[in-house]
Amino acid sequence: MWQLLQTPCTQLLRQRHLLVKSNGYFINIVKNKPGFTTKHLFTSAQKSTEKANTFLIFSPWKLCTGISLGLGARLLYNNTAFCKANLTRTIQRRPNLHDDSAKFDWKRFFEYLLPHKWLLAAAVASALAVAFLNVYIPAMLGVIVNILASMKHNPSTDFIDEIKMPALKMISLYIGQAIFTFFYIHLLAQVGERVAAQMKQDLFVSILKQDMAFFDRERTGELVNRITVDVQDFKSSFKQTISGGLRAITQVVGSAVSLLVISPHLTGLTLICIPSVVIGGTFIGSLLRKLSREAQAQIEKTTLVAEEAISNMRTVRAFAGEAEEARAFANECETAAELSMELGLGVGMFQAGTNLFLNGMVLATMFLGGHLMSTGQMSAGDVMAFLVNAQTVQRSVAQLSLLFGSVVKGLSAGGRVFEYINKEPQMDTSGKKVIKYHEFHGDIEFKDVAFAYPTRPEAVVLKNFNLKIPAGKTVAIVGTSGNGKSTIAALLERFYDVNEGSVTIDGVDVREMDCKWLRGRALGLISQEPVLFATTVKENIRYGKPDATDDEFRFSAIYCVLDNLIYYSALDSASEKVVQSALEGVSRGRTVLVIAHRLSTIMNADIIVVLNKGNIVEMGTHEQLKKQKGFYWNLIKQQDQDPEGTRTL
Ligand SMILES: Nc1ncnc2c1ncn2[C@@H]1O[C@H](COP(=O)(O)OP(=O)(O)OP(=O)(O)O)[C@@H](O)[C@H]1O
Repeated sequence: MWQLLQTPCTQLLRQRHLLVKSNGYFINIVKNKPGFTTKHLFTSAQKSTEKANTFLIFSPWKLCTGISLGLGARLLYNNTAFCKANLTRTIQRRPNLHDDSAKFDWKRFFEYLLPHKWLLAAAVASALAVAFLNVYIPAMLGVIVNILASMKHNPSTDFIDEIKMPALKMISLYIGQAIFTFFYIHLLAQVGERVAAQMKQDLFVSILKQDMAFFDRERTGELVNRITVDVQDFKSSFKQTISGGLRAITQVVGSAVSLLVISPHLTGLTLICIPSVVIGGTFIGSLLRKLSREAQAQIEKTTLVAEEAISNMRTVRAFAGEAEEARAFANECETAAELSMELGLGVGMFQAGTNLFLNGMVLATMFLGGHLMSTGQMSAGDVMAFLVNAQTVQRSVAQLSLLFGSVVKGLSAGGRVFEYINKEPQMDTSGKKVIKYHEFHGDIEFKDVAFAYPTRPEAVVLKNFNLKIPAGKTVAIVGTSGNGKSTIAALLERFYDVNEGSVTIDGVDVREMDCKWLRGRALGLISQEPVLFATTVKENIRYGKPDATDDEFRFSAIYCVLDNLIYYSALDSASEKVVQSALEGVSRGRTVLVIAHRLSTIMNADIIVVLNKGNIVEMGTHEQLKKQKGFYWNLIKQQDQDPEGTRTL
């Protein structure tokens, strides 16, 4: 049997010396040489622990800094015992992160819109009004140009009299356009922001209620991206579709009618050109959108690398991995920059080509319009109105083709957001049982439990596991790393459901209990690595009981959340004092389950349970187990060699 439990293989290969634990008791040093693979290391380790059939390899820093459970769970999962040396970190992403397979939930979307229907209706009406005005303004401009042109031929007519009415109309059209523009942008921003804020909140609540297995599978960075980037993309696309889309369609239809009325001949010319613009634009636009998606995905990848390095800073520092992380980040950054530059090049060429084409159209229209004027078929005002209308059509069509990409992006971003908003946790949390305070004793029983983590169903952690923790007693579970101590606590907290058997408190299966009561009131958890939220110390201490009185708060600051009836602790120096206090009397009358890394803290426990590979191998008091001279005895011997107690198990 081989076990490599503490460190991912590739990281082991970077250490000069490795500490080897055989059956949890002896520590030897193996020298790492250039060119060694993990197989070489294992052979050396086996030679140095002749009789052992199980051993653990630690990188030396581990023994100094303690054990990082999070690191183990995440990285060990991706590294098998005999992986080859490979120092380049590849960023693994969920395969469906950027596929657009997540279905857009229209029903849910309309439910979000419903509370804002009047605001939305007003925004849509304003956008349409702007579009109508945009179609009407060129006609009015034509009238004014005609009056100006007529001045040359009839200088005797009163200019002010002639121009007054059209000018006033024109001014009111411009003012109307400005007012409606203000309204639709303002109202749409209100609807968009409110919908987005609600979606964000619902998404966050839905993520919070997911099973622990979900968090084992998903990466924090990707979840954060859904809450931030995807909601943002969806909101932008929604606003763009309503404002740009509606306006563009109305303008195309309205302006096309105006064009036909002004001059069917000139409209014919425009109609010949527009399809080529649309087809060319759509083709190039789709290429650019693809490039844009790739660039966006690459930027997210860059964020993931940074996020992982920063959140695992201790590991990075302990392995002197700063340079490698910087290199990995630089690689991703450079790829992102290259893609973005390519995109910039494409957009630049597209824009330049479009401008050239549109200006060519203006010249052609003026040329043909001039010809029609010379034959008396058109006036100068008509040519002017035609030009402005034609430009409105071209701009609107270009906007529609861009909008198409934005709609696709918005739908897929929205689909991903709705996928998680609608996601229901697998674990059945409908249990409502609560044990009344005066009936609560704290008898815990694990009965015939079998369990494997949902992300690693093939690796069975506990099998036929039976353990009784009597009420009011302190039970300490000891064992080397990876033997299932934390798993026992996780099952008691019902972070996961057992595959077989049951976990009961006072005879009630934890699956039937009200989860909020079980975790919030019945069980107290002091975790291996204390976590602080970005708030005051007081708020952090209050986290376990927000309604704690000031007296309780002061007391809790020393003894942790007093109201809870069962303590669990995976010990490190921060929580050691708390558990010592618990053992010395604060816990009197309460059941205490101690998951121990340091023997000094649990010697006074009523029952000590020694765990090996998920099985109970010894059980009894400190004195009894010492006499047996078995596993526990060896642990003590090991500790004797380490009087300062810095060594973890
Ligand atoms: N979230 C997880 N997903 C998959 N496997 C896990 C997870 N957490 C732990 N494991 C695996 O389950 C086994 C038991 O781990 P567990 O954390 O219970 O051991 P432990 O005795 O508490 O170790 P430590 O003292 O290091 O905390 C190990 O093989 C570990 O790799």
